[in-house]
Amino acid sequence: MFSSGLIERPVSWVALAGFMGTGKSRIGWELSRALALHFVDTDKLITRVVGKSIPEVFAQEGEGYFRACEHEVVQRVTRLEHAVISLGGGTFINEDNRGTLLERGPVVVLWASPETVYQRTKHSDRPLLRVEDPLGQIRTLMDEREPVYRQGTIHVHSDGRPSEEIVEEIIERLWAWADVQHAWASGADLGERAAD
Ligand SMILES: Nc1ncnc2c1ncn2[C@@H]1O[C@H](COP(=O)(O)OP(=O)(O)O)[C@@H](O)[C@H]1O
Ligand SMILES: O=C(O)C1=C[C@@H](OP(=O)(O)O)[C@@H](O)[C@H](O)C1
Ligand SMILES: [Mg+2]
Repeated sequence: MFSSGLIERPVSWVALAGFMGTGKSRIGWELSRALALHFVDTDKLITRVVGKSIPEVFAQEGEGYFRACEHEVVQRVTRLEHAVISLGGGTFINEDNRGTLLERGPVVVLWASPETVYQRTKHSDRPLLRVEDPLGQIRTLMDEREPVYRQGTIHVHSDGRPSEEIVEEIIERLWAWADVQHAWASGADLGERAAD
C-alpha cells in the first residue's frame, strides 16, 4: 500500500535518541511496524557484528572501542533508506554522530524521569548502570546529557504512557515536521524563481 502511494508516510527515515530506558528500542520497533519501514537497533547491530553482548564489549574491549563501533554504525545507518533507527543512549552525545544524524533526517528524542528509567532498567544489564547507586548514576548522567538531547528534532515524553500512544504521537509530530520541511522547500523554490 505504501509503495503504491495510496498511503503516505511522513518520513522514510527517522532515528530515535534519548537516555537509557526511555524506550528507543521498543518504540523504534513499533514505529517501524506502523510506518512499514525497516528497523535497525544500533546496539543490536554492534552485538551482531562484534559477536559479543554490549556488556561483554564494554568489559573486554572497553567503552572507547564501543564508541568507535557506534561511530562506524552511524555512518552506515545514515546511508540507509526506508528505516527507523534506534540509537544507543550515548550515540547522539558524540558531536560528530549528532551532526551526521541531524543532517540525515529527523531525530526523535524520547524522555523519561530518572525514576522511570531506573524501574525500566533495574533488571537489565546496562554497563554504565552497574554501580552501587544506579538511580544516583542515572540522575547524574541524565543531567549531564540533557542539554545535548535537547538538540534533537522532536521531543516526546514516555513516562506512564503505553507504547501505542507514544508511537501515535511520534507519527503526528513527524507529519507536522514534514509539512514544515515541505513549506520551506516550496518557499525556497519560489525565492529561486523570483530571483530568476
Ligand atoms: N512506554 C513504555 N511503557 C512501559 N514500559 C516500556 C515503555 N517503553 C519501553 N518500556 C520497557 O522499558 C524497558 C527499556 O526499554 P528499551 O526500549 O530497551 O529502552 P532503550 O532502548 O531506550 O534503553 C523495556 O523492558 C521496554 O519494554
Ligand atoms: O547511554 C549509553 O551510553 C548506553 C546506552 C545503551 O543503550 P540503550 O540506551 O538502548 O540502553 C547502550 O548503548 C550502552 O549500554 C551505552
Ligand atoms: Mg535500546
